Amino acid sequence: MTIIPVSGGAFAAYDVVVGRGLLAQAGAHIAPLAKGRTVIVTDETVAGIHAQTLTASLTAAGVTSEIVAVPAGESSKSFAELERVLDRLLEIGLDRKDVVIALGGGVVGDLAGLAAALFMRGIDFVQIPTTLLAQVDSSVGGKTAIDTPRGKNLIGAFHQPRLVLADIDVLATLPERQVRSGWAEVLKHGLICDAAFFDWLSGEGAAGAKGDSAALERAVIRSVEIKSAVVGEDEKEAGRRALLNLGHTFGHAIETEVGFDEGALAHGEAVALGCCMAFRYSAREALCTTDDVARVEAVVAAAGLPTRLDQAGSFAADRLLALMAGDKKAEGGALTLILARGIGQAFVAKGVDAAKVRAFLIEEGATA
Ligand SMILES: NC(=O)c1ccc[n+]([C@@H]2O[C@H](COP(=O)([O-])OP(=O)(O)OC[C@H]3O[C@@H](n4cnc5c(N)ncnc54)[C@H](O)[C@@H]3O)[C@@H](O)[C@H]2O)c1
Ligand SMILES: O=C(O)C(=O)C[C@@H](O)[C@H](O)[C@H](O)COP(=O)(O)O
Ligand SMILES: [Zn+2]
Repeated sequence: MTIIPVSGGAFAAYDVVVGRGLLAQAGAHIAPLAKGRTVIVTDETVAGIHAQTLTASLTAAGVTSEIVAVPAGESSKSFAELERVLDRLLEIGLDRKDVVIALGGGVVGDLAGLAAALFMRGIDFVQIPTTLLAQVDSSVGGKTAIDTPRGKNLIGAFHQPRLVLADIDVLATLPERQVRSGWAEVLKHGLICDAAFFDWLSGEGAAGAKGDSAALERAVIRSVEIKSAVVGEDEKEAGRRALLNLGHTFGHAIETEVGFDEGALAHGEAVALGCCMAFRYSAREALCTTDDVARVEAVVAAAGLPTRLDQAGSFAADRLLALMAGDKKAEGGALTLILARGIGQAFVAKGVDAAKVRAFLIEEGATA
């Protein structure tokens, strides 16, 4: 078992526990936090596979629980599902001493986290991430949100969990496509600030993208170390945290344009493509080399992830540009991109020229 603390001056410190068999021991970890009841927010798929292990473990530890399940998939990050979850919490009669447990992927974590942030102006919540993406990224750092047709995560709150339990064993039931999707955020962490980690991910560690459990565990631990250090320094993205958005300015625009239906572009797929685009844009601006770009594309493609815009669909440059201008990092309508001077050397670029980005999008295959 590895424990990675997440701490910063601005919020109560908490632990990310990474290990095996943790779901069956969750009750013992959660009991000290749960003075009253717990509500497990999950999705219908995860409920059928993993909820019973969790409820049995909570019961054994003397913690009562109820389950609220939402449909699986990105479309549950909506006002409608948020309202439904909050209404169920009210109906169950939760109070401020009670705890919400998010059992699932990033969709459940973002939705349940936002519900916990809003319920009676904020109650505690625990993250039990069951996808690779949620273990390496979304369960850590306190970003919670829903989507709207106008863009990803535009309605949300910063609300840190009290505890994160990342059980590597639950990844055994994850569909291969979802393993690959989570792998994109792992690659992103290497690309941002750890070239040695990226080297490992491109060699021995690449087995993780195919589900190798030992490689996955190492990838989860290193990713959480990287993310927790950034979040500890800059909880609310006043500066350095924006680096974690590498690939997301392009990626979120593409994801929104494709739509949030189950089976459409997965978040990690959009991020993988967005990282390749950010590196290509960086090379276009002579910030990094074309060798860097070729390496990033090769590693992303080897993981079975998209590298080119046409793999995600057909897009109009102006539509993507408008969505990018609505990104949360934009300032006064001016674009902010995360660019790179090389692998492991990402930086925040503010006031990026929209005309250049438009020309780049057309080069990438978007229509004028
Ligand atoms: N808050 C953050 O910091 C942050 C970071 C990254 C991504 N995100 C968000 O996370 C979301 C994507 O999360 P995701 O990729 O986990 O998708 P997801 O939550 O939709 O899960 C993917 C699919 O896997 C299924 N699943 C989950 N765990 C399973 C398991 N152990 N076995 C079998 N099936 C399982 C789910 O039912 C779902 O169908 C996006 O909305 C993205 O914006 C948030
Ligand atoms: O934690 C962060 O900060 C991130 O940017 C991590 C991203 O992988 C994640 O997708 C996040 O939800 C994006 O945040 P947003 O502020 O761009 O919506
Ligand atoms: Zn992401």
